[in-house]
Amino acid sequence: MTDLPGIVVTGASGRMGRMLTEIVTASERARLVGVLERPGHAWIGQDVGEAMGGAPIGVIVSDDPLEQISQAQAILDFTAPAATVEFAALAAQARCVHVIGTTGLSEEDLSKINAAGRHATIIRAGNMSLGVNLLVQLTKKVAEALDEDYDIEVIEAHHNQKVDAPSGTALMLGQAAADGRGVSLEQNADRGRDGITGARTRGHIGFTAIRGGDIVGEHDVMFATAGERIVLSHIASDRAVFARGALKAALWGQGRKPGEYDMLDVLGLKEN
Ligand SMILES: NC(=O)c1ccc[n+]([C@@H]2O[C@H](COP(=O)([O-])OP(=O)(O)OC[C@H]3O[C@@H](n4cnc5c(N)ncnc54)[C@H](O)[C@@H]3O)[C@@H](O)[C@H]2O)c1
Ligand SMILES: O=C(O)C1=N[C@H](C(=O)O)CCC1
Repeated sequence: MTDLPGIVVTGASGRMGRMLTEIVTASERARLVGVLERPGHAWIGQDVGEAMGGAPIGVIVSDDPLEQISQAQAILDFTAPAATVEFAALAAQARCVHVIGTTGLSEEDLSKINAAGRHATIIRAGNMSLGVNLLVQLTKKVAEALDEDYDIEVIEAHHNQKVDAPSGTALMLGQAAADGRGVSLEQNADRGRDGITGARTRGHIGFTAIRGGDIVGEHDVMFATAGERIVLSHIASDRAVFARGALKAALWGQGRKPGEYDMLDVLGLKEN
């Protein structure tokens, strides 16, 4: 029992934090050794099982990341960019695996995370589900096969509390389309149409974000040309798919050398 990797879940009261806490608690391959919330949060000091409305499980919600991460083999982090950058530095100090699901990271955040990857094993993906990571590879292949006569549009839909757009998944899919086409996403992304935009620019990769209700996460990649459309689609209806992917990543990362990895590495889907 004590040989199982010890996992800390951050952002425990969040939509993903609750799901991660449940999945790790139920796992026979890992043990939950800590849960974190931001300072001042009402859950601090409570047993996390009770805070979630169930029976106590003997793990108290803490606001001390240094103390929690130093006793863990992995941290599962679906929080917010500033918190994730802080946790990456602590994971580097503790030489532990940092699984990052947080999206909306800036270039500056990413360069700090990259620096932490000199000492921590970092696994980061805008979407940890098997289905979306397969969709990424399919998108790349279809984009490779088609020329710019096919307009590429990425359409995503999420719940009304999501704070970043386009979603991390949409950006992964856009990047895969750009890679398949052999172009730079930065130079070809069309991220917001409003007003008299003029006709669509040939070769651009467009993004549309829908926000409403309790949508867990839906993504389409459309390849549209005169006379036909191909639409690759993924629908997540349960956040457990992300949490299971995150736990898989934490276990895969054990004993792995420090550096930055993604879910394609974890799932063995990376092409050489
Ligand atoms: N990669 C994926 O597969 C995937 C899947 C779902 C969500 N996400 C991303 O995960 C993030 C969280 O999503 P959510 O829907 O759970 O959000 P949420 O707002 O429900 O939860 C975030 C939690 O993080 C906590 N938090 C913020 N700062 C903290 C700190 N310094 N220390 C500890 N806790 C802190 C908040 O209090 C909150 O409870 C978002 O960026 C989202 O896009 C990624
Ligand atoms: O609920 C969210 O927020 C999600 N975020 C990820 C993204 O930005 O793509 C994954 C899907 C759910």
